[in-house]
Amino acid sequence: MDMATTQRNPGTDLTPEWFDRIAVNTPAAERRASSLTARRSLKKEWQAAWLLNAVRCIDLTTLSGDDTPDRVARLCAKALQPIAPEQLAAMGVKSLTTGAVCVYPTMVEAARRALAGSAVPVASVATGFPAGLMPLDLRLAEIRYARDEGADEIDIVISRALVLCGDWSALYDELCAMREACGPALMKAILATGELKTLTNVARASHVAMQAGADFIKTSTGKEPVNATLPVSLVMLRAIRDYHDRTGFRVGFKPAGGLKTAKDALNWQVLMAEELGRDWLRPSLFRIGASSLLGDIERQISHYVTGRYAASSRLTMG
Ligand SMILES: O=C[C@H](O)COP(=O)(O)O
Repeated sequence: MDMATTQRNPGTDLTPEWFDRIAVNTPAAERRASSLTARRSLKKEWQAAWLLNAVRCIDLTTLSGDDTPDRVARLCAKALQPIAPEQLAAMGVKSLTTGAVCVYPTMVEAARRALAGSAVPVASVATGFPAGLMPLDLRLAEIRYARDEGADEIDIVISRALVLCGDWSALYDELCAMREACGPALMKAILATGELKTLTNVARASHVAMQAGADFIKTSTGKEPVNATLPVSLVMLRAIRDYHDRTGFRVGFKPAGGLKTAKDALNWQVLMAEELGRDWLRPSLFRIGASSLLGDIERQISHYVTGRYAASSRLTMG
């Protein structure tokens, strides 16, 4: 399996004057994002392979107030076998799991038990998810709790207020403290982009999160009124590219929230491939956070297996 990043993002010093020069041209970003539709870029016979790749990059998620250990155990069973074995066999694929499961901190232990013996990581949200409106010491304590329960990855939420007030130094300091609290666990920084008002804020928050050592930047909690969108994702991917150019370090990207269809899974992968290259399309650098995406992908895969493309084509991403 392509394991989660083993080398953690070391981060860099905060360079506030540099932020003042970051400015996103919103209409241009929107135009570019809308021109990248999967319909234009992906041939029908390649789509099954792209969908299987999406499955291996899913952070299969349950983040509901009525979660129970039993529900989490069922989610984990699905993570271990997201596509029926006979369908995988028909496509010549031996085994497939999702990228991770993502749960609340009190459900980490149940997930750990259900995934024991597998390589599927457990991701836990923390820091007062989804709003993050708790004192910093409590947010850090929640990260440590999730780690002690056995989380391999921690999805933290940033303080939107610090972005909206332009207090980048305070945001950087908080995120550095969170990075430290994560210890060896992967840190994914949720920007909650639907609450950041402008794409320029999204770009700046992306840079601060990466400079503070985030291993992934993630769009949304799934609880904001506006969650992952293609223009926001484009801006975050370009920030990731800039960070890579400046530091040589590859930060991962996790679109999350409201992604429900196979078409979404294709569109976001096309965007990734166009902006960062296909090499980024693997679980150590790309995750899709989703609670209800898998069902539609399963349906499309089953059409593929029983349809004309499976008989006529080798499974390939083109
Ligand atoms: O991080 C994952 C998101 O919370 C999932 O959002 P969703 O339930 O809209 O798929």
